[in-house]
Amino acid sequence: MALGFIKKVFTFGREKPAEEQAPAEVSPKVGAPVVEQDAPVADTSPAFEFAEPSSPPSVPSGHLPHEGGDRLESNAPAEQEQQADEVAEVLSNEPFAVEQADESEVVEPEQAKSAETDITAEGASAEPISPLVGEMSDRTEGGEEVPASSELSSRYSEPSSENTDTSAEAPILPKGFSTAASVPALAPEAPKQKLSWFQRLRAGLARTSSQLTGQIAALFTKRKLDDQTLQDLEDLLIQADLGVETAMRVTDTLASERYGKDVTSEDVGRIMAQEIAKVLKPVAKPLQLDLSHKPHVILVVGVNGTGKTTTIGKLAAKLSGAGLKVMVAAGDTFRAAAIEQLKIWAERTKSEFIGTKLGADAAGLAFDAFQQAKANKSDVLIIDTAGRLQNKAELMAELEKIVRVLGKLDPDAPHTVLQTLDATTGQNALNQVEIFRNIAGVNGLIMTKLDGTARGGILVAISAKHKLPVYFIGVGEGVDDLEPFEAEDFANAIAGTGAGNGQ
Ligand SMILES: Nc1nc2c(ncn2[C@@H]2O[C@H](COP(=O)(O)OP(=O)(O)OP(=O)(O)O)[C@@H](O)[C@H]2O)c(=O)[nH]1
Repeated sequence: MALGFIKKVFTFGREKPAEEQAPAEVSPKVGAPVVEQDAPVADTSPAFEFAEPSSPPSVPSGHLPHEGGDRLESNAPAEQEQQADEVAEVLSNEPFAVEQADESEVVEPEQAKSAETDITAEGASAEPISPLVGEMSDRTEGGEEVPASSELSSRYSEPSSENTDTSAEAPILPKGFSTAASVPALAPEAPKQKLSWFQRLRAGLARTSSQLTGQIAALFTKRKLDDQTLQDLEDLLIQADLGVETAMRVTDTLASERYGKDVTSEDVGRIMAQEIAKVLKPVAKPLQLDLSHKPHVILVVGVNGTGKTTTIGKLAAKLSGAGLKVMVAAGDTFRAAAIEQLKIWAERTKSEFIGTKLGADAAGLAFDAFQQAKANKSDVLIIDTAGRLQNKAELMAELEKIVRVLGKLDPDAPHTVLQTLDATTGQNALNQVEIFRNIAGVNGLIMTKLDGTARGGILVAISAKHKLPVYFIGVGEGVDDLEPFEAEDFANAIAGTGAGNGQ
């Protein structure tokens, strides 16, 4: 990004890439081949907003990326060393249990590295955390060997020419992001896709919608609208996970328009779409990036398997494809496959990758990632985390520590705390938001797996209850299966009405 730019808002066209890319599968399997992408994903969607820096970020001079395991260059500025020391002190003083890798899982123990600013957690071994950039240990998970990826270290140390110099012109951000201030930029025209986004959304929510509309049709066959019908409708909407508040909004509006009269399922569908859209509109927002932070730090949290890593890959693809310099950090140090999976996504999306060994302190990794991203002048740093809700105390301690440690380098960091929610979990997702909001200060949501679920209505209940921004929704495992959240489209797709906004 050009330095010294005034803050601008970029809005993005809704056009899709020229050719719909077949979703390339990223195997979470250890050692799975990297799926190469010929070019950055050219998603020109406009759901990102970002602020450009008004002044160059303060990047510590002489601070170079780690390479090969040297944790910090010896000529790191005193201030930075002091910060690292402070963090080391915080971490060593805090009660915090780090999940240690089972020794049996280690094939080749990590070499001890210069531990000048190594941060170790209480209860952990005195091993350095060693967030080796692009260099993961050879380890096993379930007996399967994780290949080392030292080839990435050179890419990390010497930032690739791709996506590194964005100073010439402001990037056209993908749909779903925006800047803090407002200068709309037109997205380039792109040919139409075979399937519009709304068609894909509707297909994804077909089970949710058909179940609901089928029941509504049965309820309103030759019946005038009376109290019993209204009560039945309310029950039906609650069962569809829409939540009590939205169910009552629908029945109240329907009653005010049609009480004592004949009602068709189309009437109900129209009112349902209208009331759901009213609930969703306030939360359907673009993810605002403030690039004056350089990097804007996005911490991604959520329960295991809700799609954190995949979503990070999809976000990185959008941002990297728009010309931003992106770094992803494998802060889920609990699962080797999660680290490997993120590394593959980084390669696919031409993002920089920073990882550490299995069982290492995630907060230490987050701290080092932030330092690296600053030194490398990354625009955005996205940090993955573990989501072991079954061990809530440890998870809470780990996430709190990550947030605290990032704050040492920038009091405003993490600038965005995104939670991923799996639509198929239904009502449970409501509690998950409650928990992660308290633990990590979640300030935005992404709902995944809206393809093929009958429980998509839960997003409406979550929006009504938590009122947190919903930035994107995931409708598949492919790199382009993440779209900005559009209130009316979503409402229509659930209610089985409308034709979308033509996207
Ligand atoms: N159908 C579908 N699958 C998805 C979507 N997003 C993610 N997945 C799949 O869900 C599974 C779990 O996704 P991950 O990204 O590994 O989830 P995670 O939260 O990082 O999981 P942990 O690493 O265990 O914490 C993977 O098989 C993904 O491909 C989506 O929108 N739709």
